[in-house]
Amino acid sequence: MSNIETGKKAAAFAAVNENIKNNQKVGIGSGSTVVYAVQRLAQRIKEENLNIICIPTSFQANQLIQEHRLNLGTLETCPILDVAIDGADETDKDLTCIKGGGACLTQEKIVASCAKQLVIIADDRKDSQELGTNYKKGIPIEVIPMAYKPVQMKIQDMFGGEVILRMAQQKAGPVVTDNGNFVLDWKFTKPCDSWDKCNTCIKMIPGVVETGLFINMAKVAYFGTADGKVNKRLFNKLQL
Ligand SMILES: O=C(CO)[C@H](O)[C@H](O)COP(=O)(O)O
Repeated sequence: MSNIETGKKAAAFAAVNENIKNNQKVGIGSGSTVVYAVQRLAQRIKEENLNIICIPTSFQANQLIQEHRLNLGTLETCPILDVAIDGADETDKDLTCIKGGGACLTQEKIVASCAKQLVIIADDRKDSQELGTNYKKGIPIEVIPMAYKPVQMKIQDMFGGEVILRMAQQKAGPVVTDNGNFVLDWKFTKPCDSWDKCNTCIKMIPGVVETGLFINMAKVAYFGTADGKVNKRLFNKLQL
């Protein structure tokens, strides 16, 4: 296993060990780190005979839940979740996260918003003081397809930087999300003084569905290192 995978696995296992209790409803995030979390969750459910309902944030998460034969729920049947466990592309000192590298940001944010706590799991490359330090792909923004061009232009005009339509790797054309939308990646040139204000401005643009900025949402983050150790960081910003 590579150093990075060792870090992801250590973070995911620690998060599941410390945050999952019997009879919980658990949001299951998306991405490669969450795969380890579901593995550990399945082990614990079997060994400890836990009763857990899992609510997916994507097609991938839905498949993971089913592959491990876990109880699958929806927000319709379980609108309030005890915890959501998810990866991140980058987090800053306040645990503000960039998410959506896997284009699942909208469902991830909906599920996280329904959870009493959002637990972030990642390898320690994702642990930055400031967004944009280590992750250079920008902030994902899910848009209604017909609006992608005007949204692209408006964000560039308002905030500068470059806004790129995310293209698919194995298909000619753009990435299409689980909701049938496109994804723009905003490569900002300098971090915003207030990500909160910036997020609100972007969300006001007609055609924007959601942004990959997760602000004041994560309560704790687990960062795994290459030697399998885990650094845990708690959300400690004053809630206004
Ligand atoms: O937001 C996400 C998907 O939309 C992922 O959680 C994020 O991209 C991190 O993925 P990985 O665990 O593969 O590094």
